[in-house]
Amino acid sequence: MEPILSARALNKRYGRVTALDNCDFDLMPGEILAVIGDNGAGKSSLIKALSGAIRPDSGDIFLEGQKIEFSSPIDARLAGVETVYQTLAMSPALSIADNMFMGREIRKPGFMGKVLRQLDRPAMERIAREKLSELGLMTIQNINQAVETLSGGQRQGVAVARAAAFGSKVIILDEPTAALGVKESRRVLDLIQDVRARGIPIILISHNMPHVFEVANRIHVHRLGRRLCVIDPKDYTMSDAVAFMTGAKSAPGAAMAA
Ligand SMILES: Nc1ncnc2c1ncn2[C@@H]1O[C@H](COP(=O)(O)OP(=O)(O)OP(=O)(O)O)[C@@H](O)[C@H]1O
Repeated sequence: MEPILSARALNKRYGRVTALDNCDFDLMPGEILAVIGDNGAGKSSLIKALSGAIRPDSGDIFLEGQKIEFSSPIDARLAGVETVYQTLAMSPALSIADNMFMGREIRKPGFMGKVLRQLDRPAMERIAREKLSELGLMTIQNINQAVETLSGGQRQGVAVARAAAFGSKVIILDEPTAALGVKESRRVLDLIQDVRARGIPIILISHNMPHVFEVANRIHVHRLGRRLCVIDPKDYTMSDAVAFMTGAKSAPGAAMAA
């Protein structure tokens, strides 16, 4: 099986800091791949490079086997790589429907839409409602509710639904449960599994080992700017993973990084 998204020998430096050091990456079709690593290991830099938010100094990225160079996150999004950041790119004062369609608004047909640029609100609301129901998120009563009035879990839900709704090939979730309570985390983890079940592979960056071990099919362990190893959570314990990540234990099949 070919990876759906992969990277070879990515390098990224910030002055004297090496954020990515010959980093490789592979996401396989239909999997949840967790990316774990200590603070400052370079996880965000990797995700930013894969999602068009930064340009690596060197190295190659491939989507479905084709070499790609994203010049912006919008570019990546158009190609089917959706990223839901820790700090959600949502407009709190806008409604759920407006947020779901941000940057992809549906215009009214004909003159009203094409020339006067009027939005087709009923269509956007109908589609937003459908997408949220499909993902079991319709505990949200009112699609016109402002996002700022939603709970943290519901906001994550809307962001994931937005990503899942637009034919994404890959969804990247950066610490989706970091700010959430137990119940809300549960819903988001269920949602992640639902999205995977629909065939969309997910990259999950998380410091939460129980969450990682619960949902991930494979775990990419990142250390000192590169992929140290990839492990199957069925074969290792959480303490093994943390030991690999911090360098306390040498990684399977890899020389221990200095
Ligand atoms: N814009 C920047 N300017 C300068 N240094 C940066 C910048 N972005 C990242 N770095 C540095 O690059 C290294 C990798 O950072 P990165 O944010 O990718 O790590 P991380 O694994 O995501 O960390 P965390 O888990 O703490 O979010 C760090 O040493 C960081 O200080």
